[in-house]
Amino acid sequence: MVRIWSEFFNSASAGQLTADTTKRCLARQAAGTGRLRGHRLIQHWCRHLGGIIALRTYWRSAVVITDPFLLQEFFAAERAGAFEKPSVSGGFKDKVTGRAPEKGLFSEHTAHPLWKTVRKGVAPAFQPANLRVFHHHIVDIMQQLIAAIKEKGPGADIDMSDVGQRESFDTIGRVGFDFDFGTSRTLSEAAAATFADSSGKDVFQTFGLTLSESFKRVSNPLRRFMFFSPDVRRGTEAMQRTQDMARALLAHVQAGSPEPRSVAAHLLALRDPTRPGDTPLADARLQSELLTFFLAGSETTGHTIAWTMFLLGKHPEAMARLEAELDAAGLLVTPERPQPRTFTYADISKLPWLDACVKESMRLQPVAHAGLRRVATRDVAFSSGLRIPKGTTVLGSQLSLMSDPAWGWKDPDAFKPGYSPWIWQHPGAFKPERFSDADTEYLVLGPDGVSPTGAKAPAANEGSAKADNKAKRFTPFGNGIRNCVGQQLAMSNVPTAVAMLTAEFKMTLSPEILDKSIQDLEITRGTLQPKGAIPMRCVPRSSSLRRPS
Ligand code: HEM
Repeated sequence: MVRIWSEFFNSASAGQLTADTTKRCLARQAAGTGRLRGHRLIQHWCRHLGGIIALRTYWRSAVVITDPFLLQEFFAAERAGAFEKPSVSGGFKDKVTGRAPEKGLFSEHTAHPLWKTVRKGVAPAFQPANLRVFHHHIVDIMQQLIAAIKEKGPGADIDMSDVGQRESFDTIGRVGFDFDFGTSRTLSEAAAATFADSSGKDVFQTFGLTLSESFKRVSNPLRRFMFFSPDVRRGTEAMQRTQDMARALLAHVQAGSPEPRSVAAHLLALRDPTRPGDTPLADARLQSELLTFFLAGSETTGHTIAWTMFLLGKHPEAMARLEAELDAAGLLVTPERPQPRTFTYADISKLPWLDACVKESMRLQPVAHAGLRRVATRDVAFSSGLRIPKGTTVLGSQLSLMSDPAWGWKDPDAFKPGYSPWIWQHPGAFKPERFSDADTEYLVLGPDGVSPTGAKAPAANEGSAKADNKAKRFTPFGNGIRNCVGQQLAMSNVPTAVAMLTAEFKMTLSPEILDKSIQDLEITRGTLQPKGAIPMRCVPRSSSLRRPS
């Protein structure tokens, strides 16, 4: 988010500014929030000003909605076509070569026939029946990483951010495209020879550079014209190499016969409704879709693994309880059991503390921290009286939705926005136990059926057939028709990685980051991610190496 300098207001009707609230906000900002970066500032503002705020960045106005009931109405309106993804270009894909932008599943308009075709077409690839079959890939990748960590020597400091990125990149490669990039076989050095080019950079490094360059371009659109800067030239080259990689991978899957349940096979089987006859998707579109899955699927999952390991390291009592759960399930390496049984897909649903730790990490550090950005395609009226005029940008704030006490979260913070970063370490900060109650994921309204912003539960809405006084307040994967298509893969990947690392190593935060707050370690570059390394000391519970299959 660009730096917010301006006025905003707390009103049920978007489109007005009041001098009074402007003053209040500026006063609050002066009182201690000045050091907060955009995403935390918005979290702070939402908490102090309520479930609907309007804000203006340098030249744009937007409404941020965090009331779960209002969001429920918002997602229903989106389903009815009242909100669309903004008309951005095809992202980093088109910025590379200047060709006509080719959108992908993430950026395509909901109203466009190709969005529905691709969404419906690839969804089966992410169903549990498929993920069960593919789970051995994730275990195999984790065993490679574990072997690589052990090779660093006993008690080495390992960057969990790097581990997460390698794991998730290889997982998309193998589960999605039936291709082994092999980035997990080594750590902190060039790994995958496949598709590597004369630059000496492997695909994984190139992809990282591409992501970084594309986000720099989002915040500075003029950057693409700065040919004279060596940094920009490096970024542009990386983007070109990423396109080459996507082309090569596409040619590889087209030439072979990818595993029929993979994303690749589903994409190749699709027919393009915008072209005459029984025509498959054009290569440019397939290439764009392929990159979308690497972009949307690898980074997000990798950072979630890193944040979960960091939060467990910060909360040894939660880590100890996880170790005990893995031990009871026969999965923890112990002196008596140096070769425990292999983690399976079925284990994921049988380890409630593991599940709770992952969810609590996603609540506190949602990598998709904003979660949504939409534009109203027409004037929209909400049950609270809120009117959103056509053309208004609507933003979400997952950080607020998943931590604001106004939505019923108790003891919700990893740190208190606006105050000393040290306060985040107070004992209640990381509370996986809240997820032992399935209703934790919902805000339940009182008997009047009216939310704090005046939104009415469906039961109280005139003409509503569905009587329901609860709305989702835990939505790390978004909500509505544009929610995350790959969430089941992520929820199979992250717990497997966290469990296998914990089973194999006694893990503690490296002294380097022991006293750091999450605020010190985080940055937003599209996603909420570690600013640098998350080093953790990994002491093997056994010296024996379990070689990957
Ligand atoms: C922890 C990991 C992940 C998180 C937190 C996450 C989060 C999200 C969120 C919040 C959205 C909705 C954005 C919006 O409303 O505009 C989304 C969409 C999407 N995600 Fe994920 N995601 C994760 C993993 C994955 C994986 C593993 C894949 C696929 C391999 C994936 C592919 C996608 C795609 C293609 C979309 C766009 C769907 C559409 O617009 O129809 N994501 N994700």
